[in-house]
Amino acid sequence: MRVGCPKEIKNHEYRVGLTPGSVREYVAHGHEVIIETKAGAGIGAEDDAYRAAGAKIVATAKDVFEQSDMIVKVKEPQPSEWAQLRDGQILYTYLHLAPDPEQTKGLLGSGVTAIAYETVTDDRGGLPLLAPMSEVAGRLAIQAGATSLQKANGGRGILLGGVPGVLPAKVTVIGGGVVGLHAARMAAGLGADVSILDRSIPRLRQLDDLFAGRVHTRFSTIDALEEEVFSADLVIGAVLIPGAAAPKLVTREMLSGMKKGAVIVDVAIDQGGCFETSHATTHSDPTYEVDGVVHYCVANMPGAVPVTSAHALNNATLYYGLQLADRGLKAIAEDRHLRAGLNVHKGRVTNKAVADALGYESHAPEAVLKIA
Ligand SMILES: NC(=O)C1=CN([C@@H]2O[C@H](COP(=O)(O)OP(=O)(O)OC[C@H]3O[C@@H](n4cnc5c(N)ncnc54)[C@H](O)[C@@H]3O)[C@@H](O)[C@H]2O)C=CC1
Ligand SMILES: CC(=O)C(=O)O
Ligand SMILES: [Mg+2]
Repeated sequence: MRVGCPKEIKNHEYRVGLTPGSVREYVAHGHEVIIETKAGAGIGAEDDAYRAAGAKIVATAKDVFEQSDMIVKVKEPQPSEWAQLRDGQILYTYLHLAPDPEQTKGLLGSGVTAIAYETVTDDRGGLPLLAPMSEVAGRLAIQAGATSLQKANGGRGILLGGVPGVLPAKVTVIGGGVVGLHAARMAAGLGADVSILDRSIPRLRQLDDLFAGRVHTRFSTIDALEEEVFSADLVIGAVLIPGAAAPKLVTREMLSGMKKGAVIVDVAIDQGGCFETSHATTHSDPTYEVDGVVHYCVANMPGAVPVTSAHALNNATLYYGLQLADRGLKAIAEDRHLRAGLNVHKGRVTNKAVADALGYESHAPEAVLKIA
């Protein structure tokens, strides 16, 4: 198969869908790999490194889209990208369609077969292609939160860890999955007073075990949420219902009960965000303020640390990328975890949570792929 990778064009997105190391693996499987010039510049991977790995370098994204049977990317396609996709082509990338009707329409119109990294599953109930970026974003959320809490940046001017004789900041993490765990680990490491809320009691048990009392866990009711959010200096939004738009757990009204200069980092913004007042921001203008509360809502946080992120992402995407390149639609038809990743196929929505969120008819992957 001809496998192509364009340079990412989202605001300050420096990751790349295929590292030179991944290219070498595809080439070893007998595939032709087409890379847009400078696609790896953001991680210090020059065109020559791609050539050495066996890739062909082309001058424009247009060349990549025209010449490839499968496109491997990082972020959801931007309008100029979805306009170049076509029927019979496979797209393998993050999509986050539930909060994005325009992109969904674009992908449906193109006829492309689109696998969303964020809904591919594994045998343990996890999301293996989302997890590495959630690890990065969870850790970064505390760095972003700490910076936003500084007075000059609009925050209330509190140091996460405090100092001897002065109490640390209080950090509330809503959603104790991968993002939540990694955010809590960083915040606790810096000496903050950390609480994690989740609706899953088994998950709260796991977290309690892991942190051995260093972090408080709470079942997430409206009461508990209010209490935690009102007393917090920093709130991390980290809930997920796979494929679906994030539930709005913190309402506009609740903001008025928060401390002035408190900070919200809504990591779940790529699924629409879990604060009613969240809207997506960019790395060039990451924060805004509502009712005295600083909001940080960057939808591609891992793009800020592309060297770490691109390698972690490629480690996770390589296996299924090779399956798709080796066997095409057959790979999707025969693997239930890859079928869970199929969001759009030949003009149909094939993920129920996405279809429900956007008012489309949902088609089972098995039906559109004609599996008996
Ligand atoms: N902004 C960015 O750059 C990035 C955003 N993300 C996003 O972060 C979000 C979280 O991802 P993960 O941690 O990997 O998901 P996850 O599935 O590991 O964890 C989500 C957690 O939310 C909990 N949850 C669901 N509903 C809840 C509720 N009503 N109250 C409390 N907890 C609830 C679940 O029980 C689960 O433990 C996703 O939207 C993901 O796409 C991930 C990476 C980068
Ligand atoms: C998961 C996601 O949205 C990202 O890595 O940018
Ligand atoms: Mg987005």
